Amino acid sequence: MTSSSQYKDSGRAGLEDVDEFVDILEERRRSSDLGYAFRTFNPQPYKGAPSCSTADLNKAVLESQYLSYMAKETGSSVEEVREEVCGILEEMSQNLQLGFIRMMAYTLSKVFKRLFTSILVNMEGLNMLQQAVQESPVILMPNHRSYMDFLAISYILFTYDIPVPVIAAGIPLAGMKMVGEILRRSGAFFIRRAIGSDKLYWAVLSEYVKTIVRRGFAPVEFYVEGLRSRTLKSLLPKLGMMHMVLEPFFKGEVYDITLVPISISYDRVLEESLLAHELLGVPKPKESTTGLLKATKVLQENYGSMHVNFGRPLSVRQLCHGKINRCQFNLVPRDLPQQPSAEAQACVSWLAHLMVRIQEEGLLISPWSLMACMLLQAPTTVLTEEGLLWHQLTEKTLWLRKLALDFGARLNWPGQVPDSDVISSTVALHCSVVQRKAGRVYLVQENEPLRKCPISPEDGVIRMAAPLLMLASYRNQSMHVFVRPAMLATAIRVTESTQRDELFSFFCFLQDVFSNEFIFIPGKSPQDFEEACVLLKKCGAVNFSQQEVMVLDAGSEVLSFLQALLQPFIDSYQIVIPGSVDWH
Ligand SMILES: CCCCCCCCCCCCCCCC(=O)SCCNC(=O)CCNC(=O)[C@H](O)C(C)(C)COP(=O)(O)OP(=O)(O)OC[C@H]1O[C@@H](n2cnc3c(N)ncnc32)[C@H](O)[C@@H]1OP(=O)(O)O
Ligand SMILES: O=C(CO)COP(=O)(O)O
Repeated sequence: MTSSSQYKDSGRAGLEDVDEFVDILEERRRSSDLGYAFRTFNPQPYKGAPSCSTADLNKAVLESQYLSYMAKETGSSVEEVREEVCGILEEMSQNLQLGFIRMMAYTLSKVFKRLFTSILVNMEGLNMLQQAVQESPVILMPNHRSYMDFLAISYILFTYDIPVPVIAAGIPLAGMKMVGEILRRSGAFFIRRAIGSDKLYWAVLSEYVKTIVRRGFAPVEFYVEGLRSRTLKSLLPKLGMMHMVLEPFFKGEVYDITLVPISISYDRVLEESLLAHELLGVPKPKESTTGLLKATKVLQENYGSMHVNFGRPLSVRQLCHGKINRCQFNLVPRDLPQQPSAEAQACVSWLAHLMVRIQEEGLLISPWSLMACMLLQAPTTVLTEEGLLWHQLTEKTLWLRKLALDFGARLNWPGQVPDSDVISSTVALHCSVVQRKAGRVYLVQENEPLRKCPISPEDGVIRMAAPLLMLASYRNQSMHVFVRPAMLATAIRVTESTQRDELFSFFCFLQDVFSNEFIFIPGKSPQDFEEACVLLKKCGAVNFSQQEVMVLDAGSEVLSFLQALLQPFIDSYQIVIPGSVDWH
């Protein structure tokens, strides 16, 4: 796979490398949480950058040249602009304080130990991050699946004496009574969700972010996907923040910037049911402190393990070499607000997509995700009425494990436990979605609809739909592993051709169709196609030459599985956009 070579080959055939991942809760279960929260915290910041108080940071933004240009542009007086900017900064600014970090460290120790069996962190990545924060401004870029993501990252950094980040947070979190303020004092800065054409707001936010990057007193963390993915599939990156964090490098204000992709994988996502109901149209509960208190019932459940994989720190200077001509930024005053050039936009978009791809490659695929792929290929009536035979599910899951390993996936499959135990405990963990009864596995049907309104005919559908959507979301956790070969398998079936160029053009058509569905790095279709050919060859499904891709007899099982995996996506697109392609 494209950049998975960045990870050391563990020699354990892709099964979880227990040496690489360390459970940070282990120590927490052995020693005092209070002692942990109050221990010495003395991280080495970027080139010894002095800490920067909230007031200093806001003052720097307020006095920036950038904002006086805004006064000219909007035709308002400097005083009026200043007043408006002060208001925006008051709403936006973080107020990171060590005392609050300690309080959160104590509270989260209790919470994490209740929720998770383990929080596993790759030490190699963390060591590289520790080094990187001293060398240049660091941008932490995790994938976003749960509210647990940002809590866990700050917690890990605090545990390992790395500067805790300031984090771009959606403004609704600021409105939570007390909690909003605690988050602000734990490093959150709040940004409006849809900024639209509010030029002054863009200018203040951008100056705020750039000032943090230039001063480098804390890593900046932001969620390039913009929100928690409801489908557990990566979302297309948003480009606003990405532009802002990169600009100090483009304009030569810093020598380099380091991007750190972080891949967070959950055995079981806390919000699984809420997210599935949102997909069904139930509105998202408003962020509120009472809502948070009500949600404490999640503390009674087990969510298995979470893996946090810190990717190799990437130098923007190296990544952008040959991609952007930075001289263009010397032609106008640095502080003058400018529309980014087409070249800069393309470069930022490419980098954002690359980061999301690297996040995907760093994910650990759970046994449950593989089981979900298999369960969803059974007819719904089998899942709801007859039940799928346990031994069939076991066999199919083990077959898929081999295929996933052939495709270079990193699996979270404990090597030291018998396979049958892994599968049993996985089903037990996901008893909200499937249940095992008399040697068969059934989809759980909810007893009560989530909505507290009168029973309607839709409720029957929702009872089955929510667990099915959860299953689909868990399947999606591994879609990035299979999607390229699955598109080639579909191209082989639809075109009925062996000619490489015909298959390639259908493959590109599919990439176009699914450009909002899966992450494809712009301009990399030939490499994606090549990767698909290589992977199908590796698992013995095809052979290929310069001109042809030939299906092998032994390949039919793999090809049918992959075609069936992509089919629900094709079906839904066909319902929305009925077209002339005969897919069958
Ligand atoms: C020890 C233990 C401690 C524990 C301690 C705990 C810590 C606890 C902390 C809590 C922390 C919570 C953390 C929550 C996590 C989230 O809340 S995630 C959600 C918030 N974060 C993000 O969304 C980040 C990513 N989002 C973005 O980058 C978005 O672009 C922005 C900046 C939010 C803007 O969004 P938007 O308005 O929807 O805009 P977007 O679609 O990106 O762009 C609109 C247009 O404006 C254009 N544009 C871009 N830049 C500009 C510009 N400067 N000027 C004008 N136009 C521009 C774009 O190019 C785009 O144009 P088109 O391409 O549409 O033509
Ligand atoms: O991402 C967010 C905070 O984590 C807020 O956005 P969503 O609640 O829409 O995911």
